This record gives sequence, structure tokens and C-alpha cells, in this order.
Amino acid sequence: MALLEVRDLTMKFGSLLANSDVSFEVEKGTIVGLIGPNGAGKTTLFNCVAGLYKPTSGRVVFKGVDVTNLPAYKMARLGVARTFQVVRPLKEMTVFENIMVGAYMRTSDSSKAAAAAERCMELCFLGDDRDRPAGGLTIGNKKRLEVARALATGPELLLLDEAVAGLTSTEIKEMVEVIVRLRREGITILMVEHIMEAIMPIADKIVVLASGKKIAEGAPADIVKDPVVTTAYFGEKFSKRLKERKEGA
Ligand SMILES: Nc1ncnc2c1ncn2[C@@H]1O[C@H](COP(=O)(O)OP(=O)(O)OP(=O)(O)O)[C@@H](O)[C@H]1O
Repeated sequence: MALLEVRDLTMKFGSLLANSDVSFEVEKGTIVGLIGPNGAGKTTLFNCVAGLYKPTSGRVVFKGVDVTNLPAYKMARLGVARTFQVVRPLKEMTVFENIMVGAYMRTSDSSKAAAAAERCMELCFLGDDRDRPAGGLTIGNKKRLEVARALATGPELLLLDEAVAGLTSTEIKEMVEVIVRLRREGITILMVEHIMEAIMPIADKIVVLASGKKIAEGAPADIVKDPVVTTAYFGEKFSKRLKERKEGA
């Protein structure tokens, strides 16, 4: 049984079809990348899975249980945490205190929460900034703090929304290392990403959306070669030229 199953999920905003009959599965212990051009419906799908939106139709099944329409706080309790594209740390609080906020969702025992927060802080390479106010961190550290805070809620499934957007190449490498560490810890990851260098080397599977529909699904090596995917990203003309150039090479 897959950890997460998205079945025929459709989400409409008025007449706009943001997600149309999207189905895929996320196996336990894997990293799944959700990619697609701007406006493809990736964030909407995330919001449906995380309980921020109620899908128009279709089902979200987590650990074999139908969780469609459960609110975000219940999803978090069941073990689904998410980060947001735009990070929002509690600026006046220190790095450690920010992570504690997440840890208190799982326990009201402060020593247990502190132990969990310490561990998440170390996993996300934030130990050196432990007592710094979050507002003064670099964007790379703020993004890892967002991951650490979500991690401290004790998720089995972590949803990362553009975790490396706006980061330098060094910061991207650090974040990628954190994500791989999390998979090693047994956490399953579904991540929306535009930066292919970040997602392609680490993903076990890629799901591609375009105009709200799933247009491809498979191993990264197959997805990068798929003409349906290059056409969705670059348009028919460019994709044809790319193919001709490859055949001529
Ligand atoms: N709350 C909303 N109300 C109305 N339309 C929305 C809402 N959220 C998203 N949309 C529309 O749904 C479509 C899909 O948007 P979504 O943000 O899910 O795409 P995306 O793939 O995450 O895009 P990006 O990569 O640019 O973040 C877009 O046409 C968007 O304008």
C-alpha cells in the first residue's frame, strides 16, 4: 500500500480547472517530485493534499485512510507536514524557539519537545544559528528553518513547496543534502520544484502536471527524455528543434 494516494483529484476555482483528474501514488520512504510549468496546478494539488483546500472531486488517501476534506491541523496530527514557497519564520524568536513551536504540536512535555527540536535543528544544519533571531537569517537558513519546523511536528510525509527557490547554488546543495538525510531517516517527501538540478538527482519518481492534468510520471531519467514533457515546458516548436538537434548529433 502506498503512503499517499491521490485519486482522480479535480479542483475548480469557478470555471478554472486548476487540477483535472490527477492520480498518482507516493510510496513510503521515497522522494517524489511534482513538476510542471507555471500555473500547472502544483501548489493547488499540494493544498488539496495538505487540507488547505477541499477538492471539487476525487480522493486523498493517507496510509489507507480516506482523508479527503480533513482540515490542515488534522492532517498535521496524522503525520502530514508542509512548507510554504514564501517562508514565514517567527522573526523575533530564535531558531530553536521557532522549531520548538513545531515540536509542541506533537507533545506538551517541554523536555521531549526540546529533544525533538534539537534533533531537527541538527538535521537541518542549523546548530550554529541556534540562538539567533530567525528574522536575521540568510534566505538559505530561513528555508532550512521552515523545513526544521515542519519536521519537528513529526511527519511521515513532508510536502516541500519550492524548497530551493531563490537560493544560491551552495544553498541549494545544502538543502538537497538535508532532503536526502530526511529520506534516510525514513521520511517520505513530496516536493514541488522548478529547479531541475535540485530534484532530478534525488527523486525516485517525477510526476508532471501541465494545465492541471498529469501528463507524465516516471523515473527522472525517463522524464527528461519524454517529448510530451519538453513540449509542455518549451512549446511545440522548440521541442521539435531540440529533437532534430539530438538526432543530428
Ligand atoms: N485561490 C485561487 N483562486 C483562483 N484561482 C486560483 C487559486 N489558486 C490558484 N489558482 C489558479 O489555478 C491555476 C493553478 O495555479 P497553481 O498555483 O496551483 O499553479 P502552480 O503549478 O503551483 O504554479 P507556479 O509554478 O507558478 O507556482 C492557475 O491558473 C492559478 O491562477
